[in-house]
Amino acid sequence: MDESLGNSSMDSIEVGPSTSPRVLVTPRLPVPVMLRETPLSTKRERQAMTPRFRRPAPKMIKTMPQTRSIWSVRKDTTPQLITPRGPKPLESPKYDRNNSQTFFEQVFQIDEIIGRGSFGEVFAARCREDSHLYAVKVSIAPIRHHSISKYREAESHMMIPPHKNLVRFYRAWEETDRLYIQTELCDQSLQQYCSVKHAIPEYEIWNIFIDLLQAVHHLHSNDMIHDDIKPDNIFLTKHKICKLGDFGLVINLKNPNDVKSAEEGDSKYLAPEVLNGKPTKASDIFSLGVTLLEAATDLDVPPNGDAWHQIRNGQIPERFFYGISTNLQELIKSMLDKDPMNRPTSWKLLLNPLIRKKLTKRSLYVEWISWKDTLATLFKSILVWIMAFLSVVFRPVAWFHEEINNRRSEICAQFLNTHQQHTPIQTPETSKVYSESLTGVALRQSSQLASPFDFSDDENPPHSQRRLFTAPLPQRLNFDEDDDDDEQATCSSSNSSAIEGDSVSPQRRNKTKGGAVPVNMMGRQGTPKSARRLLSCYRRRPAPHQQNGIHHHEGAGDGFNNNHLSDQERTERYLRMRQNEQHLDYMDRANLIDEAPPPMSCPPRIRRSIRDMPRMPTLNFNLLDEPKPPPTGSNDSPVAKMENSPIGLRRSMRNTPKSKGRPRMISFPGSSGDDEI
Ligand SMILES: Nc1ncnc2c1ncn2[C@@H]1O[C@H](COP(=O)(O)OP(=O)(O)OP(=O)(O)O)[C@@H](O)[C@H]1O
Ligand SMILES: [Mg+2]
Repeated sequence: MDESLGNSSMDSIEVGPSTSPRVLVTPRLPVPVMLRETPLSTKRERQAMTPRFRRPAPKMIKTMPQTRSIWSVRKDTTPQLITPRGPKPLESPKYDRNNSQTFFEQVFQIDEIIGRGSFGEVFAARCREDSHLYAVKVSIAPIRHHSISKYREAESHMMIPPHKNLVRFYRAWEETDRLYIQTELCDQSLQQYCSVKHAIPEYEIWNIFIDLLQAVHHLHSNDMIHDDIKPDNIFLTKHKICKLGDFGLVINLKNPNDVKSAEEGDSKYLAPEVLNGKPTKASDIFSLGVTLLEAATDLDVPPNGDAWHQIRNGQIPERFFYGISTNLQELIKSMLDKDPMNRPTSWKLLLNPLIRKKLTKRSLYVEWISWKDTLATLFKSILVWIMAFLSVVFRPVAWFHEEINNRRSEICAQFLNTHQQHTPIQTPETSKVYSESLTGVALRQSSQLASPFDFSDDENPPHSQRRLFTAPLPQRLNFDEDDDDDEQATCSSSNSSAIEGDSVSPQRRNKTKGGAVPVNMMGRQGTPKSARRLLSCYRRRPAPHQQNGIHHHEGAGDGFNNNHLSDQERTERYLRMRQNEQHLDYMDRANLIDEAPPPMSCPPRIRRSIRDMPRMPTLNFNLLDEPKPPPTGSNDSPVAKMENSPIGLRRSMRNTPKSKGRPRMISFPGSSGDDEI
């Protein structure tokens, strides 16, 4: 702008030499200098300029039902598989012709819709035939049957020989005037990746470059032009391997029809010469160059206008290349040359020493990834086979183990049911051993003994030789110990020392009334813990006639010195006791008295059932003997009586409200023990 004009005032000024005639020039108003908009910007800059909040678009009012969706399509034709030799009926073991659903609905399980293009909707769907995920592209518009190019995309895709950097084609079919193309499913498109990441590191750009260069070279060497190379049509796998896809505009140079009907690709990536001519291999290189420029610089590629020309004229500001190596810059710029003849071919690019070096590395990586995937699949299937084999081999072992457990539980339950249903653990009346002792039946010898605690049957074959008892069982029990804890814990582990036979400590032996020696027990190692505990109540005091040289104490509280009785009397006593027991059982039905817990080694189910079972209080066997004179200094008060009574009965009197102040074991009908406590 003229400086003099810019500084002019509103008045007329004289211009020219003072000697020449004066010319009056009307002064002009100063032109406002506007900030010139930068034609090129990065996507991040554009995002920053774009206001975040936008008024939401007005709601669309539908005046007629939507007909575009594939779900509204009615099945009225059989699916036709598209092959290079023409369509043929599509078959699948998962497809039922008589079913009203389409082939796609029957054979695929649709996961989600992953993209929408100008041509169709793309679904991620799991094929029921092989359980793999695929991308299925379904055309939006019905196929025009008269059109020559109605299957063009599918046919072009199927004609391209497979390549590791091209999206793989599986099959295409037509049904209800829609075209379905089943392809390999990728993770995301390059467009999505760039718009999220913005600044992609240079080594990744090199990887993308090399992958795409191989894909383009593969197409070009097969005399094909992609014609639509852009980030939208480039896909990334989960291992970041680039694959070129969307072959809707592919031109087969060998097919004159294709060349004739060639269309322009996306204007953003279009080579300038294509505006006035036909796409060529060089135009593909140009599109690839713009794609790489966009990925490397985060450039917001213009679709038209000055900026569009600026790129084609090679006027890209240097600031966009900040941080990018010169090698990469030069390569990209060479691909964007305005003159197609000056652009390098794919072959020439592959011969570049730098690219060759990187290509070798990249190929190794891609090979490794494909091997890794194959090996992972192989290992998975091997693992499945090993698991199947192990389950077959170890099933009998597991079954055997389970059987042992079941058997053990059964024995335990059976034993506890028989011995604890009516009688508490402390009462030996129901014990076969005790009844035998009362009725005078000779004790079985150790070799013949079929003890209720003998668990050495088929449950545990290695212990089959073991027996609980090697010495005869005691005839009578000592229930008159004042040691509350001791009695309480008939099932506690503290008593288990008593069955240790010879290993019992001298102190313990002295503590036992009458200095009784515990029965010599053997094979306790093979006995279940529960049985060992139960046993402890049966072997407290050995029978005097079995303990040579050791006399049983006949002091107060021991009510079982019945050696003077005849067998007949013993039997009668025993029967009386049973009668009394039944009577008490009846009385106790309403009173749930907490006794010692069942053995811990029982299965929890059984323990629970035992715990909830009504129990009978401990019997006082003193009552079987002759009534003793009350100890000197004692009175007849109920408290004193209770103090003198055995522990089990004391507890039952304490715990049972009904029995308070009332003796539990009142009388034996017709027995000598009908005296009250
Ligand atoms: N194989 C695939 N794996 C993952 N996503 C895919 C795949 N094919 C297509 N897509 C997604 O679907 C979108 C549209 O797919 P595609 O480009 O094939 O449709 P189109 O109708 O040809 O669109 P356009 O004409 O705009 O290129 C893609 O941008 C991509 O996000
Ligand atoms: Mg596309």
